[in-house]
Amino acid sequence: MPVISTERLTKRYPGVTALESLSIDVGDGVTGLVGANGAGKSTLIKILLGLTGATSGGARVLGHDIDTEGLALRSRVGYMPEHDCLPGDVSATELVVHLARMSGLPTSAARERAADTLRHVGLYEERYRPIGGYSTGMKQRVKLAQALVHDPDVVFLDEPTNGLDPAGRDEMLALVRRIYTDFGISVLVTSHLLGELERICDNVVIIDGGTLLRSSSVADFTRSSAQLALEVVAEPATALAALRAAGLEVTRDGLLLLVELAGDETYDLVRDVVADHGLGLVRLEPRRHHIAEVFDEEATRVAR
Ligand SMILES: Nc1ncnc2c1ncn2[C@@H]1O[C@H](COP(=O)(O)OP(=O)(O)OP(=O)(O)O)[C@@H](O)[C@H]1O
Repeated sequence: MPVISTERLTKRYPGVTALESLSIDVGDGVTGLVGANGAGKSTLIKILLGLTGATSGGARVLGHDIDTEGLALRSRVGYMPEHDCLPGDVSATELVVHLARMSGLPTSAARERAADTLRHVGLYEERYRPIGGYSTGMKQRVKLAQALVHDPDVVFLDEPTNGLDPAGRDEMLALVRRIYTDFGISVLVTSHLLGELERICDNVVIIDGGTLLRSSSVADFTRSSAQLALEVVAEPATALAALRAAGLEVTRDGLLLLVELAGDETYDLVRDVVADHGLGLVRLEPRRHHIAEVFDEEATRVAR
């Protein structure tokens, strides 16, 4: 059973279509929901949580219908909102214990779970300080802790790396990955930065202007766009011409020549061209596209 499935989900605000007939299936693991600002990521999460209704279409989360089983669904889901929404005058412990109790945990279990979760997100030492004095990174961790405290089956994390410096981003991304690897909790995580999701996700769903551009595993995404990176001693322009004359599809990226990989025979053809023209092989290796490049190409194609 998919963790999330949507069926022709559409959401219109006055003058804006935030989602347009979006049909996706999201399985176990860490799934990245990627799109530029305004692509519809937050809207999708809010609809899945029942915080706002869809204009048409439907969706299920963990098999629960969003229209008729909202309570059951929300009891199994954790949510980390995008914007700063934390009270400044209470400590992380007070807030997370409170939210754990709101989720139905008895007081002692709520305290225990809150302490465990705050330790897990790296906030154990500072847990009794008022949140108002926390850095952005610490506040993001509080938001993450409250999403996890009731031991959900899936969490929706809306831009968890927002506002963080590069080191903070890396730490947050590692934490997000561990939610699944350590606890088996599936994750739907949004970002407009494709490169960072590529590092931690099993699957990616890419939306643009509320429509689905692509949904696939990260491995499939990058495999399907494999190229060979070639570096030679000769002038790249000379090598480019020779490779193209041999019928290969080649582009240039600085000193590198990127040859579209049609199959194993591409290796042989490149080797022969390099040898026949005395180009002097420096290196020849498979190069994987980053998702961002594929996304850019697909977005350009859609825009045309
Ligand atoms: N309550 C609302 N009323 C009117 N328009 C809205 C509302 N919420 C979102 N929108 C519009 O719907 C579109 C999608 O917004 P959404 O917040 O879902 O995008 P997003 O991908 O999460 O982007 P961001 O990362 O900037 O939040 C945008 O054009 C936005 O302006």
